[in-house]
Amino acid sequence: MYLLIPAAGMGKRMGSDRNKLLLTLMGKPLLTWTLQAAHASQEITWIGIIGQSYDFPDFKTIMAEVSGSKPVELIQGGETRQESVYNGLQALPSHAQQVLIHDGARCLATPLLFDRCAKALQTCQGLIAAIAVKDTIKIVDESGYIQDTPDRRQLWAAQTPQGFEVELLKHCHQQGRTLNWEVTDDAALFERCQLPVKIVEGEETNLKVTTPVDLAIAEFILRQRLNL
Ligand SMILES: Nc1ccn([C@@H]2O[C@H](COP(=O)(O)OP(=O)(O)OP(=O)(O)O)[C@@H](O)[C@H]2O)c(=O)n1
Ligand SMILES: C[C@](O)(CO)[C@H](O)COP(=O)(O)O
Repeated sequence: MYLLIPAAGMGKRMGSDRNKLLLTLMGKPLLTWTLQAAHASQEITWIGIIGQSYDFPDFKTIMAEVSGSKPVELIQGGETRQESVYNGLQALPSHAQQVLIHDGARCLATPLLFDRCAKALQTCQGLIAAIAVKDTIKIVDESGYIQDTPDRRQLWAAQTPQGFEVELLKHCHQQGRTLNWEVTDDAALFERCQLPVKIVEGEETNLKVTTPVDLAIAEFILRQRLNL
């Protein structure tokens, strides 16, 4: 299974002065943890890391430090996550039929989650890891008043990995560019093209490190996991 890791962001919500994936968690860059999990997956055979060229020297150091026998390629990122994934898709080897896409910022995803998604992709055209929403969610209008309380049983929080047949996802990205769709994940492009996307059980600990508090929570989870 081919894996693309979007890692070309800035981390504005983190408020750091550089790519948040280079910030450290228990002494190692966030991207190191993500890459380690990808290497430990039994199903992943090829890894593409999508980054900005100014981060490539640091990414190369990380790639050299994380042991693993899988080929790892660096791919030039874009202005948005959507553009970065588009670039990643163009850089896949021509014979790649299916691909998983996993945010570098979800650095606590386990190898088992990669494997579960890779196996599930043998039975569908598109999928995402997701978890059932625990909160009661309100739909609120522009004046700050609640308009609706959707049935929580139908609400799932999207995660990555997200997996797709390569040719279909390329087509959806092309449609997105032609029609100026702006989306925050790849499943949304599939949905807009009326293609089916299956839910695969995600992991509660598979948080996306977005703000400083996420980094503190990630450290707590990792300490528990490593018995430290
Ligand atoms: N132009 C971009 C923007 C984001 N990403 C990646 O997409 C993932 C999810 O994005 P997000 O958490 O929003 O990361 P940032 O864009 O870095 O954060 P922010 O939105 O706070 O600036 C991250 O692994 C990020 O590196 C990317 O590859 N290319
Ligand atoms: C793809 C994603 O990680 C799914 O949760 C997410 O949508 C990335 O972008 P966001 O803008 O931080 O939601």
